[in-house]
Amino acid sequence: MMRAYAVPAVRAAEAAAMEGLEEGELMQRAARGLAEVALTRLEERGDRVVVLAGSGDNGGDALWAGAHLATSDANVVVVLVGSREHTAGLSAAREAGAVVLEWRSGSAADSVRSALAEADVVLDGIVGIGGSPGLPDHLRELPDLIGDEAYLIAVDLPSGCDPAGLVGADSIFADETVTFSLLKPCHLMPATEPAVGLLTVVDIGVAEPSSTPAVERLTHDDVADLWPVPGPADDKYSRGVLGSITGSSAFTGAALLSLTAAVTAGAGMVRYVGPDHPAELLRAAVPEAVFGDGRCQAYVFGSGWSAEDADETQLSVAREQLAGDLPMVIDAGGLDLLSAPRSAPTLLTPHAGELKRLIERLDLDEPAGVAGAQAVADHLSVTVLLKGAVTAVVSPSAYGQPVRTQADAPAWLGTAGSGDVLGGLAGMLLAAGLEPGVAGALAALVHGAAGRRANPGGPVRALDVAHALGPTIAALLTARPRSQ
Ligand SMILES: NC(=O)C1=CN([C@@H]2O[C@H](COP(=O)(O)OP(=O)(O)OC[C@H]3O[C@@H](n4cnc5c(N)ncnc54)[C@H](OP(=O)(O)O)[C@@H]3O)[C@@H](O)[C@H]2O)[C@@H](O)CC1
Ligand SMILES: Nc1ncnc2c1ncn2[C@@H]1O[C@H](COP(=O)(O)OP(=O)(O)O)[C@@H](O)[C@H]1O
Repeated sequence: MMRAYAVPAVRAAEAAAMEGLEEGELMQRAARGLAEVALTRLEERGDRVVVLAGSGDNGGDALWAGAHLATSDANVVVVLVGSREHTAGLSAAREAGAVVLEWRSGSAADSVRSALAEADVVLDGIVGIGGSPGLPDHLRELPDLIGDEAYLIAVDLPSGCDPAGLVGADSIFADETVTFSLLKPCHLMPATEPAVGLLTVVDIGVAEPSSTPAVERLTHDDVADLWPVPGPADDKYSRGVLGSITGSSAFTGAALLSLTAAVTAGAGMVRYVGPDHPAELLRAAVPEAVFGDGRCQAYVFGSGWSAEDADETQLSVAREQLAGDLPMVIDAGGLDLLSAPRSAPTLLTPHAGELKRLIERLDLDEPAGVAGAQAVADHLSVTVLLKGAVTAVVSPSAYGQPVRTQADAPAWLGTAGSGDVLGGLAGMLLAAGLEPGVAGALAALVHGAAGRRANPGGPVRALDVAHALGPTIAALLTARPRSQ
């Protein structure tokens, strides 16, 4: 499990760690760890380092690391970009032989340009967790001056990223981010994670807070502990029956993908509710399915379905179940039917466009992203799984749960029908009794892993992803057995 903590919790944990240490010791540890990483990256690249140093302690980390690198014979140029500088760090860098230039005055602009164009490694110490989102006007040009060959290491976080990870803004895009002991939300959130690159954690002795993290991410090692593995006393009913109200005459395949995913992922049983056309196809392609409504433990509703040309039976079963108390995954067209809070466990699975439509229809204030998903979650008392390269699962604030994010999928998974597979998979997990937050995160992880397994390194079709679920789950369960 990866956990990221909000800035106030990080600062409190750092303050606690500092008690009993000499002043500046944490920064020294951070700078030494950072310099070690930079030295390793320099090995294959050269010896020219540019340190971009801002006003705060993030600049201090970078300056002290620059001093270590200069002592280790790297050719270090420090570029001061803030309104002030970390005095001790700057003196150390100077004494170690670094050349110091100032960007803020503009007088050394040409020297800065050539240093950045020729750099082998650049340390981005402009701003860290003390920053507001975006780069100020006078620094916007800097990222473009960095040569294509340079390896860009962000100190703690890429400058300009919203530390909370909620706002996407102009920022440095790093090849690698070196952070210290604790992850911050921006490392794991959809709006900011793309700027982070490879994430390296240097332990500087700050203990993990006991408070709830802001963001959590499941890793492959977590699957065995969470997956509903049947025991000897289980049967198809106790394992969970999923009702699928998906597909339509126009979108026949959605039903096939949803049911195939649920069956392949290990549903005890699947019932299909829908018109003849998908049903005929399903009788041949998913012989395990049972047709017509009946007793279920959960429903998946809406993939490949639209309210405009709805099948009457689907519509009435969906309405009845929406008003009922069984867990539900609500996907795609099904989202149009939900206007009031549900008290039963509910997982909505919109992509960004569907979320936008939902927010507009519900007349909520937040425009989009995780904040938008949170507004919907709070308004409807549901969990929202917002699909994307980084998928976020957001539960109502009252639950006090962290945002869960997963980034397991190759971009090849952005293919038609892939979301229908995810819906069937998540529905199967709800039918097995998992709560929506865990079910959503686990489904996103397994869906992404199956996307890789279906055709490693290349394109995938959604049906192959659905077929890959079984072997993917087996591999995850046997890679690390359940902990006692
Ligand atoms: N505490 C500890 O124990 C440890 C802390 N550590 C390190 O300290 C870092 C936090 O340091 P911090 O608190 O000094 O804040 P930090 O991010 O350096 O700068 C804030 C200043 O930047 C400016 N600024 C603001 N927004 C900006 C923007 N968008 N773009 C550009 N500039 C912007 C603004 O200054 P201004 O320009 O207004 O003068 C503001 O005052 C943390 O990330 C980690 O690296 C490690 O050493 C481990 C131990
Ligand atoms: N760039 C990407 N990288 C990784 N996964 C992606 C990317 N784009 C989309 N996906 C995933 O692909 C799936 C697409 O779902 P969706 O848009 O609902 O497709 P459909 O409606 O055609 O089934 C989601 O699980 C999403 O997270």
